[in-house]
Amino acid sequence: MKETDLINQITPSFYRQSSVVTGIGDDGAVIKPPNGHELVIVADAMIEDVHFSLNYMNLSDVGHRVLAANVSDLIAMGSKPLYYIITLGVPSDYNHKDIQLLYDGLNQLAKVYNMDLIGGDTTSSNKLMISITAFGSVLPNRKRLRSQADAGDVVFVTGYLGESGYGLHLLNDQIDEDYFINRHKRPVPRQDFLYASEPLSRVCLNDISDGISTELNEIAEASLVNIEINYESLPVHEEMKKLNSTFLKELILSAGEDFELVGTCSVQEWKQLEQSCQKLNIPIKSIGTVTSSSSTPKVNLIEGDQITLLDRKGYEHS
Ligand SMILES: Nc1ncnc2c1ncn2[C@@H]1O[C@H](COP(=O)(O)OP(=O)(O)OP(=O)(O)O)[C@@H](O)[C@H]1O
Ligand SMILES: Cc1ncc(C[n+]2csc(CCOP(=O)(O)O)c2C)c(N)n1
Ligand SMILES: [Mg+2]
Ligand SMILES: [Mg+2]
Ligand SMILES: [Mg+2]
Repeated sequence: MKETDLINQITPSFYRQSSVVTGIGDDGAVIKPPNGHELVIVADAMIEDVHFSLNYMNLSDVGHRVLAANVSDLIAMGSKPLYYIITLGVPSDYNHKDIQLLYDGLNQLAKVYNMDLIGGDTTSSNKLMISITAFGSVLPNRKRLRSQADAGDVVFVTGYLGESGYGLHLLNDQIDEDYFINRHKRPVPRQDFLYASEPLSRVCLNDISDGISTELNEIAEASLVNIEINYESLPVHEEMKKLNSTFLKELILSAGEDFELVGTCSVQEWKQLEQSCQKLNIPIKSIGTVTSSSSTPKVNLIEGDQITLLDRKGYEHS
């Protein structure tokens, strides 16, 4: 498929955000930065056979999923999603229909978050590669940084852990279990958490892409604190509790790609957060506490009367 045809095909006929001055069609996009807000910029790419396989995913799923990964980072920074840019590497045998499917998936999710596609770049490549850069806005005192955890804080997590990893396992074994497979193919980042946490003066936040073991270590290192997690408190879907315990533990701690949120806040503000999440139907659970660290920050996992060091066991590209 020719590059110009592709660009014509995907150019939107309107923009949802009035701050888009010039969108697709010139050498670059022009944005009027939102008044009084700061701009948050994130990037995440997905590559065929690294992040997804076309054996079990259609191109619309792929579009949805890669934008979801970026939206999840915007939300984890406390910012409202606004715009995104796509860099595509497309195999030469892709046709109009293939590209349309991919952009249908992107558009479906973009619509949910009121986001605009404002530009991109197209190249040929052996495997499908989609790289997104996404932009969001945040009030300066509502940024939710990994470095904001304090000793005494409650550690919380939204949703249930390991569902995407379990979905991937079921897909590889060709077992139909729509709920978990859908959690893998079509994750929906928790935009409502922005509203639920809006009144809180301080929230430390990270999203779960690599696995909670990695995400918690990132928080501990950025905030120079220790974190203690109760294994039994980690939220798990009833159906998954039947799994072999070693496999389950691996899914919960390391599988990642749930695009749920993990973070910390003060004990006082936790009560408020729990209530607003309940009102907005966001499952949220306290899973541990933050303690002060006098040496190298670490994460401890408490299981019964056993305490073990929880290393970064999440996904790492080699
Ligand atoms: N190749 C790169 N060049 C420059 N900065 C990078 C590169 N890769 C990652 N970063 C930066 O490193 C930081 C952490 O990125 P990382 O990708 O680990 O976070 P994440 O997107 O939350 O995790 P995940 O990729 O698992 O979703 C971010 O500030 C990111 O912009
Ligand atoms: C076909 C296939 N094989 C393996 C996986 C698992 N996987 C790939 S990347 C990643 C972490 C996040 O990536 P990044 O850090 O690049 O954002 C995980 C858990 C998958 N989704 N599909
Ligand atoms: Mg990343
Ligand atoms: Mg992240
Ligand atoms: Mg990410």
